[in-house]
Amino acid sequence: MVTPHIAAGPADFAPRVLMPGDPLRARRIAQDFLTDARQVTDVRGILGFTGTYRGEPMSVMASGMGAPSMSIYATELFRFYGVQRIIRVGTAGALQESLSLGDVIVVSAAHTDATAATVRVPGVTLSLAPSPRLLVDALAAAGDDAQVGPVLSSDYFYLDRPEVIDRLTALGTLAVEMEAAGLYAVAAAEQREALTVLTVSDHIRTGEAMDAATRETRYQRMVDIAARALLARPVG
Ligand SMILES: O=P(O)(O)O[C@H]1O[C@H](CO)[C@@H](O)[C@H]1O
Ligand SMILES: O=c1cc[nH]c(=O)[nH]1
Repeated sequence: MVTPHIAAGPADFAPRVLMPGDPLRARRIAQDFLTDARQVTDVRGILGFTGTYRGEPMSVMASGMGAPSMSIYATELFRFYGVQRIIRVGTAGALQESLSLGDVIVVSAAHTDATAATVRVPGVTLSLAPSPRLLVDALAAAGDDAQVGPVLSSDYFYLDRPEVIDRLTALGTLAVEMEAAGLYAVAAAEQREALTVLTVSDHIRTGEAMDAATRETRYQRMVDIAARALLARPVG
């Protein structure tokens, strides 16, 4: 089986997939977390790997950046490769003072300025939310080690909108990132399960930021929570 964007055999992906934005983070996660990981696709440099985690098949594949890229890869994995469950493991810019660099967020809802919430049902703005069971399983895996709440999935990394950020912060939005809404919309359309778990890499209020190398490597707690949530229930 080959789709326009994934060159892998029909059985090359596990039903459970961890999905960072960054292909290099995908390779590091595969090396650090999976046993006997092998690369299964590299089209456009978007790397995918399959191995086992705690004895169960598991894959890691990058989504690239932004809702359009995430939508392509999540759709192809769900529709053509038998994937049942995807957890995005990404980085985010924190909005709330209660968050510090390195903190983990479990994303219970995704506000968005993208079309993901409005394009599928004319006249209706969809609520973009994770699979309730995956959310429960991730919170159980996280214990007190994560905050849970809504984020903004934005189409823009560089867009100065202080009034928008202020209003979202006042509404309790925890952070800004770019793919959770796209993933949740595709999972709903394909009737599959999805969740997003994030690590705070920047603080929008204080200006603190991890460098690129730290963003690529500081994912241990987030991936541990996500991998355990992926395994918590049988698939299919
Ligand atoms: O670190 P990842 O998972 O790519 O996530 C965040 O980082 C990218 C922007 O630098 C966007 O993809 C955003 O969502
Ligand atoms: O500020 C940030 C940090 C990570 N990802 C984003 O989209 N924004």
